[in-house]
Amino acid sequence: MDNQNTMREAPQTLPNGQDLVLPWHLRLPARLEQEFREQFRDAAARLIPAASVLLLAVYGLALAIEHRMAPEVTLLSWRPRLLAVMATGAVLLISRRALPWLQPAIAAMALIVACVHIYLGLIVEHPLAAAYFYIPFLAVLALGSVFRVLLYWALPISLLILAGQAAALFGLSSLTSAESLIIFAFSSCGALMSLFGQYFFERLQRRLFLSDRVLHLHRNELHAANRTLETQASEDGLTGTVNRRGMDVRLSNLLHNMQHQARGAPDSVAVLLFDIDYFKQYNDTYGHQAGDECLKAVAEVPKAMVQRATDFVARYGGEEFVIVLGGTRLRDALVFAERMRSGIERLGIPHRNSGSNTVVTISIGVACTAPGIDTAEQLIQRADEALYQAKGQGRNRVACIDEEGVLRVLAP
Ligand SMILES: Nc1nc2c(ncn2[C@@H]2O[C@H](COP(=O)(O)OP(=O)(O)OP(=O)(O)O)[C@@H](O)[C@H]2O)c(=O)[nH]1
Repeated sequence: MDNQNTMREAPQTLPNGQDLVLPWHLRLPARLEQEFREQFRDAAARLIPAASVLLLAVYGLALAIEHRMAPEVTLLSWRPRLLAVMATGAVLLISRRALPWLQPAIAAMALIVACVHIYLGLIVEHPLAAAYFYIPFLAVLALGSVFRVLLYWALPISLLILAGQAAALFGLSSLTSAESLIIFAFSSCGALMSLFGQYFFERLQRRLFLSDRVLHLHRNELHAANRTLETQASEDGLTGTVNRRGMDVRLSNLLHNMQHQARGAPDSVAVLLFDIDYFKQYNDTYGHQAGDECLKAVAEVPKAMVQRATDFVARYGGEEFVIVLGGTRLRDALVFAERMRSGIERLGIPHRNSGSNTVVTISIGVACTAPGIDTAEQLIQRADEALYQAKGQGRNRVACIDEEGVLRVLAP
């Protein structure tokens, strides 16, 4: 039975992008489609200058050969051909600057090149003229496989070119209909094969794009989950202060950075350890729930006082809290401690069984880094000794051990 359940509850795998269904027309939801097009266009833009130069070089070579074989044809055809050269040159020019216009510009270039050669095929009366009718096919081929134009541009332009070529071939009197049919069959089959290949290439590109997006989403989700876990693992659930584990890590890091003079690290660290006076009696008088509320209210006072990124309040355990102040000398730490003590007293949380006051109060022990006192344990130990003295001398007061190790208890 157990076995059956285990089989039914097969581990769920995360979608990896390959599982996403791509429609036959390849179109993605609007925002993704836009992003894909931009990514595809930017990737294609990198090879377009080289492709344009290659095209111009091949074209120049073909012209040179033609000129050698039949100079009278070149003489007749150079003007319209200049237009084709200019269109290719324009693509080369804008390929680095006007990215949004690049794809339509290439489509227009292919159309111009094809039209120029269809026109030449119609007007040039020479056996070589039949070769011009293969250029539209080459234009279609170049659109998809050399210039990497998106299918949405390449398909309509290619069909337009093939239609123009068919109209010209079958309306031409100098070619027999069999010759026209052969030329058209060759070039249209070639063009269709090119479009077919392009369709699957673009399908693959779109799948890769989706996989990449899904991976990206998973990565972001994992990062967010990690951040939440990290926060939860180092936060005290009741008071929202840093917990003991988090305090150990943060205080050790701060002291390590201080000792190694890391960039932005403080040159001294003060530790304030405080404890609520007669908290056992508070719990006994008002109940544990009220005790929890009291802990929360008390913790809010130092939380509102710490400002710097290095400073933090931690729950050291039970009703004991630690405040870590980076870049703070003993004198300033004592001022902070006294403000905190009086701030908590001013909260006015009634405590009728306190031995020191009618409201909730705290006692604080303060210690600061000094020569030979630079580990978390040493600092906490000093602050604890001072706290013990503050308790012993009547509670609701601040005590410290200074750099020389001398104990001082301040009157409230
Ligand atoms: N409500 C509540 N009480 C807690 C919590 N953690 C510790 N305590 C109580 O805090 C009290 C601490 O008592 P003691 O260590 O005797 O100290 P105290 O009564 O404050 O006396 P002094 O510190 O000497 O002034 C105990 O009764 C604990 O049960 C907590 O999360 N919630």
